[in-house]
Amino acid sequence: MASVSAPSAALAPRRPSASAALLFPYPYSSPRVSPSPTAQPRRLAVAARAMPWPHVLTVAGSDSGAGAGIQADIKASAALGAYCSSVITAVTAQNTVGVQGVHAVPEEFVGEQLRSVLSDMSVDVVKTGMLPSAGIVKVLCENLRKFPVKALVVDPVMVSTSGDTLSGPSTLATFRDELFPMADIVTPNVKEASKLLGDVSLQTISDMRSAAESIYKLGPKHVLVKGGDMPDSTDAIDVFFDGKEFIELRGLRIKTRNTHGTGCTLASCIAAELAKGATMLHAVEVAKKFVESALYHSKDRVIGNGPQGPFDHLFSLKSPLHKMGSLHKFNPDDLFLYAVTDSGMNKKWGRSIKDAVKAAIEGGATIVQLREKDTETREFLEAAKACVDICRSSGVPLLINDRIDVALACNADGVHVGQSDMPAWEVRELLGPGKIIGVSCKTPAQAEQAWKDGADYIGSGGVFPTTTKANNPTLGFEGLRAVCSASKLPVVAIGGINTGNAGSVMELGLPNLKGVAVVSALFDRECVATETRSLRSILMNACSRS
Ligand SMILES: Cc1ncc(COP(=O)(O)OP(=O)(O)O)c(N)n1
Ligand SMILES: Cc1nc(C(=O)O)sc1CCOP(=O)(O)O
Ligand SMILES: [Mg+2]
Repeated sequence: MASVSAPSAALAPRRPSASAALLFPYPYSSPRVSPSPTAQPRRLAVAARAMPWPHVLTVAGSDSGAGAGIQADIKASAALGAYCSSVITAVTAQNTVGVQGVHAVPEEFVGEQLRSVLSDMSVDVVKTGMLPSAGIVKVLCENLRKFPVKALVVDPVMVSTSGDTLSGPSTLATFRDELFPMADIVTPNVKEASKLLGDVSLQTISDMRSAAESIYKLGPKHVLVKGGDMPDSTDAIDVFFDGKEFIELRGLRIKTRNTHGTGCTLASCIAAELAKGATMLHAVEVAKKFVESALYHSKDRVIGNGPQGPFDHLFSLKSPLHKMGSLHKFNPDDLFLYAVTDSGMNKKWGRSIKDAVKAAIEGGATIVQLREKDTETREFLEAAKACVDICRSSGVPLLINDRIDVALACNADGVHVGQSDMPAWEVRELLGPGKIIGVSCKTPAQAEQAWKDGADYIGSGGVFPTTTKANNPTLGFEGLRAVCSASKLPVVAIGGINTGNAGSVMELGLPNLKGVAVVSALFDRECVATETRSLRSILMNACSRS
């Protein structure tokens, strides 16, 4: 190698870091030694080894509306950080109304595309979508035997979400006999599972389990039967089977017309995660959360006049704050014993926020809110982070009062806001679908608005006079009854509640009333754990009586 004497400091060219040199080998390599033509390929090979790029190859049809098919696969893989090459099996003319035409690519040319990609590019995972003929399935299987990959994800696309046929019955047998035995996972929805098994009726979760087991017997290593289309289900429940264990994966059912391409997207996300090295179950869980988040973020978008629109795979570019992996399903029963901290009271009794929260959980609090009105932001955030850890390890949700910024920074489970705080719909925009949002409501109209704004629960009070919150109007039992009766959301009662009167609140048996929220009766006391324990036992007795 040519030796280069060091230039003086003033004249020294700025040297890039080693990793930059590998990424951009020509302009940034040593300016004094120009690479010989024969050196160039070696430098490129080094760069490729240093920066592996998880690679999914999708073998599927093109959707001119770009909501499903190849277009969805490329967007989904890219969103999860994988490179996606594409072998096109058919060109479809479709939009939000339905499929107007299908033009299958000749199987020889599908074979040529497969050879081009598989012989040159290092593909980790192959994902299949629309395979319009038995001949194309056979060509694919031949190429997979010739060019083995880490994993094969098969989305057995047969009928589009609009009800149009995309693979005929002749293809079914080839799916079952040739493709499934090579697959690491097959991901039918209930309609596809039924077709694969000779039109069996699938109505219940137990039917989905039986279907998963029967499809497993056709040879794939894992099966995911997707229950999104099951009638009368409030959750989107999928059944995963690995040959030994059935796992029910529950997700939020997002109300939207924009569901075109969910199947393609889910399978591509599984493929992308596998390409990145995930285990199968983890890949499926990430994929499900991704689809849920994408549907949520696109639920009100409008493209086209038909009944089923596409959704936005690249939502995270616009809403980077939403932590996709932290979807938390709110359980209204968590409102039973709601402990709300108070910085003044903690200071008075010489305890940290963290110790106060620990003690409340020890005594049986079922949800905690940090209501720190006069703690400095930095100190509050530090304490909130510690409380998140404590609450997570006990399975108790932790909410932050008023401060959306602190809730985001500490990744709390949600926030509680009042009528003069940020409106709940704006909070929802910022926090995304997976966080809990509570809103204080003193009237039925406010309760109605909280529901429209996407809140999860309402806090209603003051049931009794309180000194904890200045100038707080007292609603009494009748005011609370009016709000509870009108509310479409679960309610927690607040204001002046203590061990002496909590029983009488719960014994009212009001509709939607799930529990009580308490500040001073827990935290303006010497022993927080003892007070919480007594209150819990009073609430339990009251509930067993009413
Ligand atoms: C559970 C619960 N309910 C009501 C409130 C009051 O919230 P808000 O009206 O915003 O008043 P402040 O707590 O911010 O003073 C609450 N915090 N929690
Ligand atoms: C924070 C708060 N909100 C109220 C409402 O009516 O919305 S009453 C209240 C204070 C509750 O404290 P304590 O349990 O000490 O009475
Ligand atoms: Mg507030």
